[in-house]
Amino acid sequence: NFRKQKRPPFPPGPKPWPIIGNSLQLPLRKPWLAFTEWGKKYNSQILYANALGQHLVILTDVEDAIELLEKRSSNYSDRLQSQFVLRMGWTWNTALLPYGELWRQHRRIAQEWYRKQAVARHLPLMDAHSKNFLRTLFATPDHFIEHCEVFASAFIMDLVYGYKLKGHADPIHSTAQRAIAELTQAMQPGALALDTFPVLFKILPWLPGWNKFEKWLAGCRELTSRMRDYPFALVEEDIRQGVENPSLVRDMLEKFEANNFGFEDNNHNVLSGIAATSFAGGVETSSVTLETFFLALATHPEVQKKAQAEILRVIGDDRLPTSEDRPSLPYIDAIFSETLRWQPLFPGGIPRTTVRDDVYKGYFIPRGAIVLPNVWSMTRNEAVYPEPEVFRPERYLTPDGRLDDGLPILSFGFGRRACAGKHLARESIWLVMARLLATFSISQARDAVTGREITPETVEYTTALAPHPKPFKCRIEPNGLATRLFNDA
Ligand code: HEM
Repeated sequence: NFRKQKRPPFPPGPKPWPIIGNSLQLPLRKPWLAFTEWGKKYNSQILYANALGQHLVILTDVEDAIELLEKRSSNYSDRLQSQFVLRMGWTWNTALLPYGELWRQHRRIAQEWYRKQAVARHLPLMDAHSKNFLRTLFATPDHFIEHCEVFASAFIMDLVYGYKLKGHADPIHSTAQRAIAELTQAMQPGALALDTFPVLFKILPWLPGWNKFEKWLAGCRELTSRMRDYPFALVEEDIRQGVENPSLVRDMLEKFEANNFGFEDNNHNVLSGIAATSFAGGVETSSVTLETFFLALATHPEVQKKAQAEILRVIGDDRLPTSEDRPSLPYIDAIFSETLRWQPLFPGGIPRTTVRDDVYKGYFIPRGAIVLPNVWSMTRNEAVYPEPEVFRPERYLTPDGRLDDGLPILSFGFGRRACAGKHLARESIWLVMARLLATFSISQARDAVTGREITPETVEYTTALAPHPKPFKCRIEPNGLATRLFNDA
């Protein structure tokens, strides 16, 4: 027990103030940028800060993230239980559950649905939804951001619940979008300050304005429970009515019926939880990846040309690429990886907490510490990714043009709690990317306000946990194949 002996030092970091520690030095906006600077300033890959007694350990190098979050994952797979987020109703989100039996039950279903071998079963739906995406893009190219959102949402809703989304205004889509927007706001460091002082939840109710806050929390709870329960109830209703409508939830309900799956009376909660987490975790992530892809294509014509030449060489110009073509189109896979590196989805990582005290590289990492894999610094490591701000898919190819599987996709996280949907995400987004490249050409447009051409520097990303690009324009022109396929649609 390190606490009883003289313990090793904490990792380097800014000098703490008495009592408040580093609270005032912790960056509130885009903390991943400041932590990257701290790494240089304190000349250390592992950093430490303390906010009113809450230990914070920041990992800026991929080797340390793999060593701790993967190899020592029994100690580094827990999540902070934020009172604030729980009071918003997010009690069922797989990604936020404590590391324990309930999480294991969720993960077991996720594995059954989304492990690599299972994803092949979902190819027909990917095929249909990616074609729908192209069709809507052909009809209204200026609304490409909305089409990315609707594609991601419609595909997952169909797969998980057999629900046919009715466009952007569909209440299921908008309810979920609102619930998720509130969550990503709430997971900002400033808002989480409430968790640093749990006592505030006892004091604040005495203050004016608290009622308003309580009302807002109740509204969030209403949104999150509607998001989880409404589509689930539709599946149950279909089964009752004898309506044939295949989906992952229905499939699992039938399995429960046949052999109770070992979760006893908890079955339904686990199932509705992982089903709604698929939506909460899969929609915004997939659509933001596609939006960034549009930005990358519009501002890197040489990448687009090379990708289109690959498609032309391998499959010609008279049909759409399919998932079977994926092994012969490695450059498109490299574009997928580079998109997630260039603008990582969770640049500051999703915080973990430790279960026990640990010592690593001579530093003390206490029990209950928040551990942040600072993906931004890892993707900016010039030794691995020279000129890291440049969008260059070739980083992910071997010199003879094959996909280099030695480079991990850091945006999916690490170890046992890494993204459970990563194979599904990769396969479905790859298909949209390949098909978009086969049917449209994307180029720079002028900003409506400034009149200047859009560049990566002028498109700002929001500061949320999962930043997304602020609306931008690009020129989207169909080619002959798109016109043949969609002209009469
Ligand atoms: C580009 C798309 C996606 C990205 C970048 C992404 C990223 C992430 C990250 C960073 C985590 C936390 C990992 C960690 O703590 O180490 C996570 C967790 C998770 N993701 Fe994804 N995700 C994506 C798409 C999806 C999709 C499509 C699904 C399901 C349909 C999904 C389901 C989940 C689930 C269930 C978890 C919780 C895992 C757990 O706590 O055990 N994700 N994702």
